[in-house]
Amino acid sequence: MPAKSKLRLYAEEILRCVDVLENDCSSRGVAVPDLDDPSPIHPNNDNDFDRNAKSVTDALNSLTTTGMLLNQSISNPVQSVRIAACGYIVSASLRCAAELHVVDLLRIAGPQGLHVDDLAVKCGVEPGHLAQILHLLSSQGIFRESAPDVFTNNRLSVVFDKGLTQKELDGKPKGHDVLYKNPESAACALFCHLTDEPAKSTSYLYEALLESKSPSPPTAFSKAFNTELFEYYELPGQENRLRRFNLAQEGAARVEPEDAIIKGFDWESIANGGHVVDVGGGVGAVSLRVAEAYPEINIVIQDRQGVVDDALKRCSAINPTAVQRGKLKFEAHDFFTPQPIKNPDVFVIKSIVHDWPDSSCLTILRQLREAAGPKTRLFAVDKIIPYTCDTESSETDGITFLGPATGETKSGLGHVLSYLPSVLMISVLNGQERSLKHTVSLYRKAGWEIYKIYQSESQGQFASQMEARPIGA
Ligand SMILES: C[S@@+](CC[C@H](N)C(=O)[O-])C[C@H]1O[C@@H](n2cnc3c(N)ncnc32)[C@H](O)[C@@H]1O
Repeated sequence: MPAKSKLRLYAEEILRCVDVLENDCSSRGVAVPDLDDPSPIHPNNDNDFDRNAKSVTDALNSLTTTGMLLNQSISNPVQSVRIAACGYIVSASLRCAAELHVVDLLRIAGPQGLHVDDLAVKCGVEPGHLAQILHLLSSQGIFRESAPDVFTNNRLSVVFDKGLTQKELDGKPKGHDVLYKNPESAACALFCHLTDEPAKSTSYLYEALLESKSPSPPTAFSKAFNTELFEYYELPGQENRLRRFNLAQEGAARVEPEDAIIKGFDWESIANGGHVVDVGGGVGAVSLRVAEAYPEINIVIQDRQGVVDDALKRCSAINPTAVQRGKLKFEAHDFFTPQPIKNPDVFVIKSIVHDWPDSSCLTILRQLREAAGPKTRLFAVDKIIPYTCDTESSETDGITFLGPATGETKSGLGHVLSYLPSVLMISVLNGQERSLKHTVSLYRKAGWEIYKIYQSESQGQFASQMEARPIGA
C-alpha cells in the first residue's frame, strides 16, 4: 500500500481532533461553537469548548498546528507569502472597524445587520471604502456578509464590542471614559492599541534592526514617533492613548485563563496580612485579582505617576473596599531606581521583563534583589516561548513545574500568538519574549533563582507564572 501523503495525515489528525471537540460539547449538552453566532462567550462556558479540559486544549493546539500545515501545504506559495506580506492591511482595516464602532452599530441594528450604505452614514465615511474594508475582514472570518454588502456581527467581531448605546454613539464619543467604560471593552482597548502605536512602529522594524548592534540601538517606535513609548504617553494630548494602553493590559490579562494568576502562586501562604509590591503594576491586572481573592493581603501598586493616578481611579471603581481599607495602595516609582519597599513577602512583575532588553531587565531585577529579604519571593509573569521544532528540555533542572501543561516542551509551530508579542516588544521597546533557558539565565545573573513555574499551556500563547527566590539570601 502506498504511504499516506502528508496531506492525508493532516486531514486524519484534523478529524481526530474534531471528534474530541464534538465529544466534549455533546458530553456537556452544549452546541458546537458556530462562527456565525454573534453571542459573546458566556461566563459559564455553555457556548464554547471546555478550554480547561486537557484533552480539549490538546486537540485545539493540534488543530492549530495541523490546520496551518494543511493550509500552507495546499496554497500557491507565492500567494501564501503575499498574504503574509499584507498582514498590515488586515490590521489597518481592523482599526477602522474598531474606531468607527462598527460592531456596536451592528449589535444595535440586530440580527438582520446593516447595509454598508446605512452603516457608512452612521460612521460618517465613504460607503465604497467601508464596504471594501468589511469585505476584507469578512473574508478572514471577522464579521459576516449575510447578503451582498449587508454585514452582521459574528463570533469574532463581537470581541470588538464596546457596549456603547445608541445615545452614546450619537454623542460621537471620543473620551476614554465613555469609549471604554464597560469592563468588557478592555479587549477592544487592546485591539485598538495594537492596531495603532505598535502597528506604526513595526513598519520601521527593519530600519531599527539594521542599527540593533549599535551601542544605543533605536527602537522602531522611536523611528516612527520620534520619542520612546512611555515618554510618548506623557506628552500633552496623549492622555486617551495612555489610558487605552493601561486598559489594554487588562485586555491582555483577560485573554489568559481566568484563574492563572491565582493558581499560579501560593497566595494562601501570605493570606493573613502578607505584603505584596506589584512593580510596574499598571492599572491592577494582577493586584485586583489578588485583592478580590485574598482581601487581607496588603498590596502596593507601583508605576509611573500618570499610570498610578489611573490605577487609583480604576481600582476605586472596581474594589472600593480594598482601597478604602488601605489594602490596595498606589505609589509612583521608577523601577530603574532603588526600590523603596524593603523585604516584602512578594514582588510581582507581570509583563515587565518582556518590555526591556536584557541590560535594562538586569537593572530592574537587581533593584528588586537589593530590596529583597531572605524570604522575599519574586512572582514573575511573562511568556516562555518555545521553539518551532520539538525539543528535549535540558533547561529545567531544579525547577518544579505545576499547572495543566506541567513540564511539556511542545513545538510552537502554527501558534503565531507565541511569537507575535515578541516581535512587537522588539519594535516598541527593544524588549522581547524569552525562551526558558534565556529567562532562567537572565534572572540568575540578577540574583534570582527560578524554582517553580506554573504553565497553563505549553505553546507559549499564555504567560507562564514563575516563582523565584533570592540567590545567596
Ligand atoms: C506591559 S505594562 C504591564 C502592566 C501590568 N504589570 C500588567 O500586567 O497589567 C508595563 C508597565 O510598566 C510601566 N513602566 C514603564 N516604565 C516604568 C518605570 N521606569 N518605572 C515603573 N513602571 C514603569 C508602564 O507604565 C506599564 O504600566
